[in-house]
Amino acid sequence: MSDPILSLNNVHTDIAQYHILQGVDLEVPKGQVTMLLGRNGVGKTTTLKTIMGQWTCKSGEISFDGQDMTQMAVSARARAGIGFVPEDMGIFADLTVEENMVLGATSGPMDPKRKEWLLNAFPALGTFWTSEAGNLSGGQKQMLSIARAMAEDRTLYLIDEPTKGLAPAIVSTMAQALRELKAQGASILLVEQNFSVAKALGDTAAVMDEGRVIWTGAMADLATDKDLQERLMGLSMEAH
Ligand SMILES: Nc1ncnc2c1ncn2[C@@H]1O[C@H](COP(=O)(O)OP(=O)(O)OP(=O)(O)O)[C@@H](O)[C@H]1O
Repeated sequence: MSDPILSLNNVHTDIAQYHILQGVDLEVPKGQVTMLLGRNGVGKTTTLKTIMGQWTCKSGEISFDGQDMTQMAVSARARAGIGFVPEDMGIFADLTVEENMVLGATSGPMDPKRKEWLLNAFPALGTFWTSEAGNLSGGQKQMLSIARAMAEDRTLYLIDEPTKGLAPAIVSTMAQALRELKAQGASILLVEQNFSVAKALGDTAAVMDEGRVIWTGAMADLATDKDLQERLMGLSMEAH
């Protein structure tokens, strides 16, 4: 395997007095989709926020594309090529869809080809291009949040539960856009509770429990092994 695009080595993160990440080891292979899985509250979102620098890593190392970024500021991580789609979407309700998208393209005006691709992938954004983002439906806001992170080419995308609460038709739109992003060469670390999406998109999987990664392997192996799912996550993923 080629060098991973992202590696976490024994990463610990505290939130207030709580020791949330307790030695996370994780590798995200280049050009693949890695699913970060596990029960509620095991530290998946905290892992993404620690990679992005929104929570400070207390000890351990994070390296991105061969560069140690453990102590880097959030803005420097974004400039280095990491896009983050948080679970709460983080879009600006008072700004238009277009203005939100412009904010996503941090290095200058959006590339017209990129914009065309995104509006093809998420047609609703074109329809509401000049409307305030606050007026969009929940699913449309989620599409905007993802499209904004994709507004310019990034090496690695960290995406937290993009399909949560979405209608099936929008889930498949979202999954298709992520597939296209991967086809363009991006690497993706995706937290996803929807089993069929995880199975359809994931190349590799990392399962967390109690602030650590307890299993890594091929997504296909996890998807076909109900006993393993039961052991790692306490329930069959097929039930989702
Ligand atoms: N701001 C915070 N203050 C205090 N505790 C927090 C905070 N954010 C997260 N935690 C705690 O950290 C632990 C891990 O939370 P995290 O959101 O990373 O889990 P998760 O695996 O993403 O869960 P879920 O699948 O439910 O989204 C939980 O026990 C949670 O209560």
